[in-house]
Amino acid sequence: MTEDKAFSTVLPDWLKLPHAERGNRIGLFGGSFNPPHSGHQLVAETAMKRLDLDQVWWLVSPGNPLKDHSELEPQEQRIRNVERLSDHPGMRVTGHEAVLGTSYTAETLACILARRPGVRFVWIMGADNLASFHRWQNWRSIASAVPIAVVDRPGASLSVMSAPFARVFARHRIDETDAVTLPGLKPPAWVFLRTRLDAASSTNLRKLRRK
Ligand SMILES: Nc1ncnc2c1ncn2[C@@H]1O[C@H](COP(=O)(O)OP(=O)(O)OP(=O)(O)O)[C@@H](O)[C@H]1O
Ligand SMILES: O=C(O)c1ccc[n+]([C@@H]2O[C@H](COP(=O)([O-])O)[C@@H](O)[C@H]2O)c1
Repeated sequence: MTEDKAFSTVLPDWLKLPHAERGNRIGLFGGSFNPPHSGHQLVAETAMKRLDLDQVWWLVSPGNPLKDHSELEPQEQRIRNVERLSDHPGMRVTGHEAVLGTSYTAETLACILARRPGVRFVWIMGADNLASFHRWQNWRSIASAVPIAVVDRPGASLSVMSAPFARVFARHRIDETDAVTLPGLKPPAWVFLRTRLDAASSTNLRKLRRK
């Protein structure tokens, strides 16, 4: 029995790794999504359109290694919320990192790339995450594993070009007019996508809920 078949017999759908064909162009959008909001939708849809992706996989994290988890909703609940928000062809939602036993992106990517050979994956993130990307475990290896698309976010636009990541990988940045080529490029390669801005944030939504 293949590893995928063995997994599919025991795992609930929300923990499975989505299906992909060789040659597919797939965006990996990791996040806490605690809760998900319109800013996340904008990021996923912008990447889908501008990079001409076949699918975007929302990787709902068991818990960001750099964040406090005291207010973190259970992963399955966050997945159900993302499913309601991302009800659009091509969007897939999974908590597969819980199966892999990691929240570290470098480890997640190594597993996904090994299990889905021949797929053109791109890592997607908001501009605020780029500013702290050099604090992620093995961040240079992440940039060497998959191309990266950074989507603009209010308050973070100016920090993008001065981020340690942007400086180290300056010569690997492509112009956003060439964004559609990103999934086919050999990493490191990255693009900064300017778009309509959306100020939504999970922190604000959690604050509003407490009122
Ligand atoms: N409004 C937004 N515009 C652009 N990118 C966003 C926006 N909100 C979140 N993102 C990006 O989406 C991904 C997941 O974000 P996350 O789930 O941490 O949401 P958040 O609103 O930043 O949460 P929190 O306020 O709890 O830190 C990250 O890459 C983040 O940069
Ligand atoms: O690998 C790391 O060290 C690392 C550090 C911080 C964040 N991440 C991942 O980045 C993604 C975005 O996290 P968040 O909480 O900003 O939505 C999510 O998939 C996290 O697991 C990963």
